[in-house]
Amino acid sequence: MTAMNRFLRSLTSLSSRPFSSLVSEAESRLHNLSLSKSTSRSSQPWRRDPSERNVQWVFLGCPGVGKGTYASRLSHLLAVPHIATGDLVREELANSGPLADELSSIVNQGQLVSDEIIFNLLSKRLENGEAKGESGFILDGFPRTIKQAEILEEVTDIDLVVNLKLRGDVLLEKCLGRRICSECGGNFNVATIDIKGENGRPGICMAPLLPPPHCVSKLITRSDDTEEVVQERLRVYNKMSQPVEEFYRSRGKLLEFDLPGGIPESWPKLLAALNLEDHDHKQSAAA
Ligand SMILES: Nc1ncnc2c1ncn2[C@@H]1O[C@H](COP(=O)(O)OP(=O)(O)O)[C@@H](O)[C@H]1O
Repeated sequence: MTAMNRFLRSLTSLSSRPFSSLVSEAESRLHNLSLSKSTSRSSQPWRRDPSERNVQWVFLGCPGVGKGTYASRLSHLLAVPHIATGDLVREELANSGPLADELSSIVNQGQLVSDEIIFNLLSKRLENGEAKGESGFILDGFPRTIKQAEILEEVTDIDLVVNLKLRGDVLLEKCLGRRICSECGGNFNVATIDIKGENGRPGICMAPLLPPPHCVSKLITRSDDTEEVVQERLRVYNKMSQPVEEFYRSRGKLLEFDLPGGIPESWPKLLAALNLEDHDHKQSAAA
């Protein structure tokens, strides 16, 4: 078990104590860790040199910006798992039971799930991945609070944080246009964005990402993608998650990327910003 997972696991398996006490446990551990100055690399032998391991990246960005789409493409390119905490929450929602009921009411009000539940889900996901030999990751939707970011910083080295940005009026439309195939799980978007430039502000065009014919009759919409809930998620993002951008900016890890348009326009530019154009060419040549 990696040190990162060991730490997350230990936060979530402390006997049968209630969830609320686990947060204070995490906080006091963080406090002790910083007091004991155990954050230096020499006292943390598990922190491997980035050149000897797979990438450990984080994707940040408002709901609807396309984090999942770009994180998933990059994870294929770099052969590391794409771990989206929103997907972990939705998998849990698909089960029945008290946890699913609790999650459903939080998610459908556009609020954040508690840090403890998220650590628990993430820790299980990392453990399963490790058993399959996974290493490295692209995290999407985590960390979303300063506390989550602090804990992540304590347990592992994040090499890079990509902050995807898109103008606010487009975000809402992109969320409302999202569709998922209930059979294959594919993600699509039926929104057509065509905003003309005005008063010196550039316009933006984004073609819809339409499903193949065999998925059309199976499309569903996420229950939290209604206008009211999306507006609340955007508000919660600005309040709780925007400070996470500053957390990484101040550590010199944040790469800001303004999406210029849809995937055909944005993908090559994102690869260029990440110095990965060669990687993409090599993979296309090998395909
Ligand atoms: N790191 C996290 N911390 C707390 N809640 C989370 C986290 N990740 C996901 N969630 C919950 O799952 C929901 C869906 O997440 P996600 O698919 O990432 O949505 P979004 O489109 O808002 O980025 C969030 O609104 C939130 O309730």
